[in-house]
Amino acid sequence: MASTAASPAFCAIPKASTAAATRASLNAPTTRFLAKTPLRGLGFSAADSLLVHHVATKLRSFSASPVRGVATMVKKSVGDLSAAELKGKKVFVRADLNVPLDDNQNITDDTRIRAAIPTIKHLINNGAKVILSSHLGRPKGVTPKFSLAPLVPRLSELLGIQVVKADDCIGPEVEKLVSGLPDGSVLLLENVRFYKEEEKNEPEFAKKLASLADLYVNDAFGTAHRAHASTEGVTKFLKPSVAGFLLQKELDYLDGAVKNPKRPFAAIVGGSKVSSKIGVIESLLEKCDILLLGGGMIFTFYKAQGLSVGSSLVEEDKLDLATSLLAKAKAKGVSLLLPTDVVIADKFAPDANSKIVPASAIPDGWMGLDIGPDSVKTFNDALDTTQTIIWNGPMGVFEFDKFASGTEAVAKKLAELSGKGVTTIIGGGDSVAAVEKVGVAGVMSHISTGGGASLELLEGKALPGVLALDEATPVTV
Ligand SMILES: Nc1ncnc2c1ncn2[C@@H]1O[C@H](COP(=O)(O)OP(=O)(O)O)[C@@H](O)[C@H]1O
Ligand SMILES: O=C(OP(=O)(O)O)[C@H](O)COP(=O)(O)O
Repeated sequence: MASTAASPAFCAIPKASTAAATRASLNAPTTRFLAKTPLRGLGFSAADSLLVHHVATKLRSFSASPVRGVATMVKKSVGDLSAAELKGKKVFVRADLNVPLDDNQNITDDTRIRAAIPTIKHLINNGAKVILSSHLGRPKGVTPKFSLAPLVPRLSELLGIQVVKADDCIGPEVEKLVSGLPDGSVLLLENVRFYKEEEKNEPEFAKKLASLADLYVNDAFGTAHRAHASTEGVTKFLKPSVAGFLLQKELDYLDGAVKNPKRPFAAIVGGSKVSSKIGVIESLLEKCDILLLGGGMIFTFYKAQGLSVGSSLVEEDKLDLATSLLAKAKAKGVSLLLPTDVVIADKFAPDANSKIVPASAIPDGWMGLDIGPDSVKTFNDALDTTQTIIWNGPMGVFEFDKFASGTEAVAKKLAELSGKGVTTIIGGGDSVAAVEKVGVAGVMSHISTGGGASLELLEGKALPGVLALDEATPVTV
């Protein structure tokens, strides 16, 4: 392998000192938090430093479980509703059942259906009548290939009851089906996007959806960044409006655990372009201790530092931005690591000729399509020091086997660390596909079901579908 001695002097990780500094910074807010905590009221002596340390450790270890009182977006959850509030009630559940279907209408990935099951099961087990709603695809008007009918068998199988399907999502036929629903049953409405009023968030349409039910549960995290009638408008006409278990879990990890991470906290950001990840990088720079960059975006950073990048993907209009992000990381004391070596190709194709070169030695006519083995080692060493990791975006063109090694190595490292108790969060999009390809999805702390929604949340944006929900009753820890 070529030496990386000539590689640019990217920010090195001060491993031991980072860990020590971040441990110190962890203790400070924890102590402040505990000082506000009514320990005495719980029968503890504030002077018992050992106990305080124990409680602090406990609190830290809970930072990725439901983070009431910690997360900023604390919304009322379906779990907060009593059995009496659910028994016999008609509950409008908005889920994101936007699953991929093949040409024969077979579901090719049922992740989103499985993710919606806990909330629906909880409701039917408590005797509620579930009116289940979702979109599928982006239909323009009624389009048979976007019908939710192919989902009925899988939903029924997973729930252990026969799900009834309506041919519409509003109107007299639907009302008739709703009025005949027994307690503990599920009626699946037809694709809400068959009405243009859904995406326009028209109040009259939202009102018609709301009129079907007594209360509203939003579990559609993947669509929470859309202010549509079934995700946002409907909450104006249905109270209570609460979060489902999936939405809650997504917020706990992508909002709560990211804002209050166990430290050291590393973010890995990849994908094709820096332009689509600016918001995420800037937001994560405020929170993380270590930032690892990979994917097509690194070449814009290389070029900004005066390196030759051959025919790699570069966004010429983002060179200044790349420079300012590097400066910002430095100013904030974040260890920003760019790959020191890359796998280059002579064309953008699965059968391209490839070789590994230092980042500073990409020849003309060649393009970087993956991070190299030295970079993987450096990234792994950095990740070994962490307690929380969030990953968004592949390290290379992982769709081509020849250029999948960097992405697969990151997926494997996160799986290994997850097994050692590190909180590992996969922030949606292609990183999820990569983790699934490697077969390690099951061991991660959290895999987001929303690509666009997770990106917006990580950028620090408020999601309209979440904002619209009722606030949780404040709890004092
Ligand atoms: N070096 C690279 N050159 C060109 N494309 C890349 C490179 N590295 C990764 N990509 C591409 O980036 C795409 C994913 O980018 P993006 O949509 O930003 O990520 P995500 O879906 O995880 O948010 C993948 O299709 C991958 O092939
Ligand atoms: O698949 C979805 O988003 P994602 O591809 O960003 O994960 C959601 O179902 C939202 O769909 P939309 O982007 O058509 O509103």
